[in-house]
Amino acid sequence: MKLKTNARALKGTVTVPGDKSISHRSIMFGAIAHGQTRVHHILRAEDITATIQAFQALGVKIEERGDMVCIQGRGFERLRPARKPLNMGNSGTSMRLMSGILAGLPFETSLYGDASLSRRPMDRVAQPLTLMGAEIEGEGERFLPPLKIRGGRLKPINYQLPVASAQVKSALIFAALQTKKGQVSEIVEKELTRNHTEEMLQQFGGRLKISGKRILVPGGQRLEGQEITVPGDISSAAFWIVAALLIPESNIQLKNVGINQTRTGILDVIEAMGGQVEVAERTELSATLKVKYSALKATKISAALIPRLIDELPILALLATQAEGKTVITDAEELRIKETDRIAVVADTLQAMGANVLPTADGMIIKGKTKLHAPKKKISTYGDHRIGMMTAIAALLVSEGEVILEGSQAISTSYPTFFDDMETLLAVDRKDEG
Ligand SMILES: O=C(O)C1=C[C@@H](OP(=O)(O)O)[C@@H](O)[C@H](O)C1
Ligand SMILES: C=C(OP(=O)(O)O)C(=O)O
Repeated sequence: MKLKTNARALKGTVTVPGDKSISHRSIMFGAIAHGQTRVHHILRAEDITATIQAFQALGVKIEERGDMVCIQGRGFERLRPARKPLNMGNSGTSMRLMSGILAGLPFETSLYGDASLSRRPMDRVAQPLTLMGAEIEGEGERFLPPLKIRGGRLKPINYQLPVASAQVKSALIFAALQTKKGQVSEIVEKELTRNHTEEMLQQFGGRLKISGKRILVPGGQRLEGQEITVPGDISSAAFWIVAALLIPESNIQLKNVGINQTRTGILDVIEAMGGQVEVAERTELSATLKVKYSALKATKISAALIPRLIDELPILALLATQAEGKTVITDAEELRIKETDRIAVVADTLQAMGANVLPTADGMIIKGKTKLHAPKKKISTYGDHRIGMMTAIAALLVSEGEVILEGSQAISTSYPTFFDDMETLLAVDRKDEG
């Protein structure tokens, strides 16, 4: 598709779609709880559809009613074998979290995904789940999908995570819940990662103990269905935050954005760079973010901050190309095993548009500010939604020539209404032109 270029001010208000991580988990907790769960403002996107269809295949009744989804929970004990292999599409979260649930179920399930997911390592969940007693097959040493999981009686685990991953932590929490009453699993994180599984477990009436990076999960718990409202996804809001910071005279409001502490690393980075983002109308879960065009300076992004903004690193790399000085991102080697190798692909894409981005083993060094120009060739999403959205925002900064994006369909993975929201925020622009 031909991307919009040479944008003038972004103005107005947008409510971003529901949080992807919380949407996945609301389906999963709804399915393993007893009784009905109703989920409001759930994300309508391909990754969530994969999770919904997987549980339907395991015998769970899930109905979509407008912007609400209704789940008739069956408890772990009444989930039944799927007739066919489960298609996890592009979604790492679906495959890894489902593995933790399937590890305790007394039957065999096969899981597969698209070309991108088929390259992503599943050993990080397969190893600890095998220690707990599941039988898991994958391809090669890294357990690439397709996976075969034969679940059974699980033993509790005492496990130090070798990687900072909320997906692995969550899979182990789901598995730990299926050990016997009286047994306790201990999971120790490498770095604090998003804590939605821990929060939602408690919301569904479950118990766990958290002290710093250590989590104790008792087995044999019974969960009860709940009414859930999903806040907007800060990882989706990130694209508009960056666009408004970079385009002169912009002034926008993003309503109902989730501000869970484990997810707001982007706001800390922007503050350090001198960007103007006001957090207003704050409730326990969400806030309105008011963002204005700002002059920016370079910063460092590393260590404990990385898991708090892991999915925002592509769009933050674009932000850094427009900041004065050298931005250094380190400790982000996890980016290499996302939907694409996001270190390589971000560097290639931004370089093709004239930015000074040097990929390193575990991050990037970005020198700003550089004027972006149209790339000489068509540019690709490489099948990665976040790369597609980053490219679409970068194109807004290009003043001459065309930017053609191939594979824009990938954006539906997490944000099918992305271009509609872009239209809304650029509406003032269009009126001027007309
Ligand atoms: O638990 C989750 O919902 C997610 C965790 C992160 O992955 P890792 O656990 O692999 O870091 C993140 O990148 C992904 O988009 C969603
Ligand atoms: C990495 C992502 O998702 P997943 O791991 O679920 O594919 C993402 O949304 O950027």
